[in-house]
Amino acid sequence: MKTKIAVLGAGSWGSILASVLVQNGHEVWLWTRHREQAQELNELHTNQRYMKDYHYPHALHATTNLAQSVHNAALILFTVPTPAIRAVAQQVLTHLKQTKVARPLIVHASKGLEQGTHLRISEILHQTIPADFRSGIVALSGPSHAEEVARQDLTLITAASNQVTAAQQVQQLFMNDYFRVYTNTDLIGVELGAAFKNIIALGAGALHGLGYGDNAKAALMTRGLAEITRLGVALGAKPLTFIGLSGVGDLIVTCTSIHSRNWRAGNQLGQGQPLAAVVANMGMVIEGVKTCQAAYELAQQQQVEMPITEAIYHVLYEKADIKQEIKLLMRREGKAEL
Ligand SMILES: NC(=O)C1=CN([C@@H]2O[C@H](COP(=O)(O)OP(=O)(O)OC[C@H]3O[C@@H](n4cnc5c(N)ncnc54)[C@H](O)[C@@H]3O)[C@@H](O)[C@H]2O)C=CC1
Ligand SMILES: O=C(CO)COP(=O)(O)O
Repeated sequence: MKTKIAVLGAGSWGSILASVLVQNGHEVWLWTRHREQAQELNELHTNQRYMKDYHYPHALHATTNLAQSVHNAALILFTVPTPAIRAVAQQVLTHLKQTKVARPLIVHASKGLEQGTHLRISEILHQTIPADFRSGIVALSGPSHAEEVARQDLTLITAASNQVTAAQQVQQLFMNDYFRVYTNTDLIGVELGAAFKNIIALGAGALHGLGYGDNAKAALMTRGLAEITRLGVALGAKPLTFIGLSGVGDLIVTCTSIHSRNWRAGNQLGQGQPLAAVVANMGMVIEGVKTCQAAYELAQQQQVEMPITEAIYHVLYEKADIKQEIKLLMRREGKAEL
């Protein structure tokens, strides 16, 4: 059945998910703040800044009018970076209050934690859009670089919600021959795995930039997974979720792919570039930088040991020398692995 869907945020991920949904036969309205970008998408069917040389389906509607995109939408998909989620959700609520139609499903595909509050994205959406104006809240997450979904490479991800029926609805709307969706009811674990893997990807990139080899990268991923699982479980996640698509799956892809902005940022830091220049030159969101601060603070609150996250925090926020931090990590007292 053709469903009206609003996709909010026309960066690499939002625009490609919008494209998948159009290919699945849905009526998709992609919202962007930028008039020239909407015009480029509607007239040339391209989005050169975010997805070079990709051609979007002609049936995709781009708009700068948020009311037009969410009006009568059965599903509203948030794909703006984490720091923008709350403000965009507040604007969405204003429009939902005006229309009073069937309550839409709220879905997000972003990966981070809110600075200061440390809230997961579903918690921000839950707080901002009261239940009277929406149905379920779902997080869509897993190993999925937009560049590969764009060329219809095989991609498997997770739709997570406290309400299994909401996750199943999302599964039905997104699934096709190259895009396979599993459901999961551990919303906490799925969102935390998605957010925390970006921190470890910064570290993996830094190791590469410094010239370390595969042993070091495998070790970082393994011990990184151990510590993000520890913090996740302390925050209410199920441990098994971290060996699923949104945990180790996304950790692997983000720590090994040149498509990853977090990996590329880490690589540049490892090569000696200052953080401010790396962020300024990326031109796209590097979620792991802010998430690292949130995870560092949460680890302290929860008294969870996270030596890799702490080392990355020292490099990002206290200008610590990366090689010195690696030396300190290596010279920690001997431990049992499990
Ligand atoms: N790019 C990818 O392959 C994937 C990205 N993600 C996640 O999706 C989220 C978005 O990532 P990308 O699309 O890659 O980012 P991006 O940097 O390519 O695009 C972000 C978009 O959001 C817009 N935006 C930024 N602040 C805004 C605000 N205050 N109000 C309205 N719009 C705003 C920007 O103009 C831009 O169009 C991130 O949380 C990322 O971790 C998840 C899976 C894959
Ligand atoms: O989450 C992603 C792939 O699953 C995208 O990672 P980056 O934000 O590092 O590009």
